[in-house]
Amino acid sequence: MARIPAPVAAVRTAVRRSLTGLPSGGTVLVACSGGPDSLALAAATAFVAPRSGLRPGLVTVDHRLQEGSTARADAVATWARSAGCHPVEAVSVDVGGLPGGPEAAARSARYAALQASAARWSAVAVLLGHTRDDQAETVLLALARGAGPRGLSGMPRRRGVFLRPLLDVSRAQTHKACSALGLPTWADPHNADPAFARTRVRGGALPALVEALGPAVVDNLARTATQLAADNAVLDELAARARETAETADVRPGAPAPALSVPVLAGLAPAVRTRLLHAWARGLGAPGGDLSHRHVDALDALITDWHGQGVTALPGGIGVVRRDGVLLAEYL
Ligand SMILES: Nc1ncnc2c1ncn2[C@@H]1O[C@H](COP(=O)(O)OP(=O)(O)OP(=O)(O)O)[C@@H](O)[C@H]1O
Repeated sequence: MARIPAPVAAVRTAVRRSLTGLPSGGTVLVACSGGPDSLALAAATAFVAPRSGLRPGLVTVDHRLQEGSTARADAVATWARSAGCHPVEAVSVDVGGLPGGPEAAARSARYAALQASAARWSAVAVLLGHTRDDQAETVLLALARGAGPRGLSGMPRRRGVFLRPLLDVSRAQTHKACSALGLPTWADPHNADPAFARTRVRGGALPALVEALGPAVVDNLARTATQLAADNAVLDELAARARETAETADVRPGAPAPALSVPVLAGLAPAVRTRLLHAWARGLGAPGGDLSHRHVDALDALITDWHGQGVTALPGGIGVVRRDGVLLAEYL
């Protein structure tokens, strides 16, 4: 039997590991742009899934932002059918009118389309092709914007239906796997666009760090993410328990959330309190789900630097006031 090239074996092993435990007979959909990372992932999944009692499928999203994107999506779909994937979908999305810059808009449209595909096919997982290099870039970008442990823990291996099997596989390996298998790859012009911070990190900042500090930098940045993800899980758990104690029975009619006890909040470690406030604010339905550090600092000041402040306004038309020893949220 011919020897399997090492990069192909590495990608298959990573996929096999992440498919372990999924319900037998289920459909796993690979989210494939046609780029080398997700194509190597798709080829490995087409090979591994049937041997793991699963059905490999593929979805490619056409953002219709560049010329030739529809032809590219069709070519990816044709390749996927020839590789034995079923179902195979090429889904077009409308990026116009979504909030944020074009990159953010394309991302939200893509994730919504992938979620919808997963629901349509009752998929047990949607696989994303982010690699260890993508994780290192994410950590570096998070460091640069002053993120806390949550941001520095990078992209999770699993969130809901989404899995990232390749977070321990380098981009060089996915590229080599594609070459070894003779796979056609379709370059995404966005990946070369210097308008995006990630492109500049990929093309300049990270290679400069590798040059200055050695090739282990990429692995080390990705490892930081793994370590912090574990610490985060513990802090989240502590914050969830503290929230149960801090939430009072004081739910005013029409208020967006139960009031929080100031003495309980004041007794918490700052890292736990900040998390609790984030989670509470998410429950208030702040648009985008999360608060900026400025909002959290303002909420924190209601507890730790109290001098009779008025309403702290949060996004989404919600205000928070301190009154009679509790923090109260109200619609403005
Ligand atoms: N147009 C798309 N259709 C389907 N999935 C996509 C699409 N674009 C990105 N994805 C998914 O999101 C992952 C990350 O995409 P991103 O463009 O950030 O990374 P990338 O390193 O360029 O990946 P790739 O080499 O697979 O394009 C991809 O590996 C893929 O799983």
